[in-house]
Amino acid sequence: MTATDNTQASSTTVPADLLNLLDSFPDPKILLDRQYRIIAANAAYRREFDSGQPVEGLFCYALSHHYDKPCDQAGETCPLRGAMESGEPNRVLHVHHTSSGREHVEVEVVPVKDDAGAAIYYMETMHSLRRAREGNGDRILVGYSRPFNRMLELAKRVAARESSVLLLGESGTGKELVAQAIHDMSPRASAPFVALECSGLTETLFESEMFGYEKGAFTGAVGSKVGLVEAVRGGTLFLDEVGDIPMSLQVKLLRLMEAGTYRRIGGVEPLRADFRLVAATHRDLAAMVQDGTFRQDLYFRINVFPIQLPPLRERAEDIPMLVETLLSRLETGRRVTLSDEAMSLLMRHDFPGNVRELRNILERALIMLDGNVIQLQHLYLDTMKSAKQENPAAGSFDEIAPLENLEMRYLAWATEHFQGDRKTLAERLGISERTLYRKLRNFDSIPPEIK
Ligand SMILES: Nc1ncnc2c1ncn2[C@@H]1O[C@H](COP(=O)(O)OP(=O)(O)OP(=O)(O)O)[C@@H](O)[C@H]1O
Repeated sequence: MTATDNTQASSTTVPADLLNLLDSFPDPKILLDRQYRIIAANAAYRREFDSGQPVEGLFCYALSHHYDKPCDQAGETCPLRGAMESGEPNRVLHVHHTSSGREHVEVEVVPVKDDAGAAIYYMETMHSLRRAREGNGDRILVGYSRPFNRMLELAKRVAARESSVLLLGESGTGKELVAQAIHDMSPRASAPFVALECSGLTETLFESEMFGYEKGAFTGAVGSKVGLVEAVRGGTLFLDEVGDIPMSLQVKLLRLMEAGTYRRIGGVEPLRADFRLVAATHRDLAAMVQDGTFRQDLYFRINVFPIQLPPLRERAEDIPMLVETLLSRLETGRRVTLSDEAMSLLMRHDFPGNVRELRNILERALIMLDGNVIQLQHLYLDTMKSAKQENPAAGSFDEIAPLENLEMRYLAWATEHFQGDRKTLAERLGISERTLYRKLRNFDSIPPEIK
């Protein structure tokens, strides 16, 4: 079979041996010129990404991003531009439009040089992250916004290494899910992922959980117990809320990290630890080091590769997709959607509790829902505290909403913010106290605590 049988090339003449080489790789690869034009694609590429149309002759930015200009001119990092400028390989994580929809794809561009060392083509290799996250639907990370993608790129990069990772972010941003994804994408993926929630652990509990114990090690130790460090052997140990570990325990963790050995409580034999550490916290560990509440040596030990998880309010464009995913996780039997007004309210909420809060809001809505469309009145938002700090009746409007809904939102805001009693509020609203009562009672979407 000739090279052109296997690899489709554009009219640009690419040497047959290069096309053969391209086709021999098991990974999806395309060949690009300096004008961002695809000049060849290998068989693996067609197997994985093919939409039935030849890609040769298309611009990579048009195909993968639906842009009309190169990625670097559209505010993205462009690995082709990076490789052209440096003459070196360049790797990024991009969100691509593929035949399976939008996907996170790791893209690496390598210059192909002639005998004189000048780059003549650029070879792009693509790895879809889809494969790394197949298996358990509940563990799939949803998000295509730039802040989320940047975070995922760091996670993907560090996954392949042994370095300790510190995940920083507000509660509910998905730190445990990202820790799990790092494990799934790492060479340790076939070994266990073990998580320990560190807040509230006493010294004894921490030690027995982490290191296990021998029979008779203390009163009540009727049998021996395998600790997490032993159970995780070869895998990834996730220490959640590592900032909550008291000083007395921090030294034990440090010793384990430094020596790489430990003993079961009551045991004499030193055992070898073999795990990769991923820790997470919502606290400012650097400030804790300054205050003297977190050991500096432990801080440096775990803070090798910090990754900041963006709060949901900084990636509002991910909300519709998260809503869809979370609803399908919560409600497997029927297909539930959100009305436009309900979605727009969520998009304006600032989610102090992040994705977990969104999940709770949807779970509550499903309890109240009789049909299949979640409306404004099904959304019990803490909102009424956050996004609703502003007076909903005074803001600028970008949608036509039923007056009844507006009245409901205004009353919710007024009830929460008015300092006086119900009688005075009714007077100020120009209605009788009884009418106010009736309206509030009718609006089951107003949280009970502010009725
Ligand atoms: N990007 C995401 N895609 C899908 N689900 C997500 C995402 N981020 C978080 N979740 C979901 O939100 C919930 C909270 O996530 P997780 O427990 O990982 O957050 P966390 O940052 O570890 O929270 P905490 O700091 O309170 O422990 C989980 O149900 C998780 O499945």
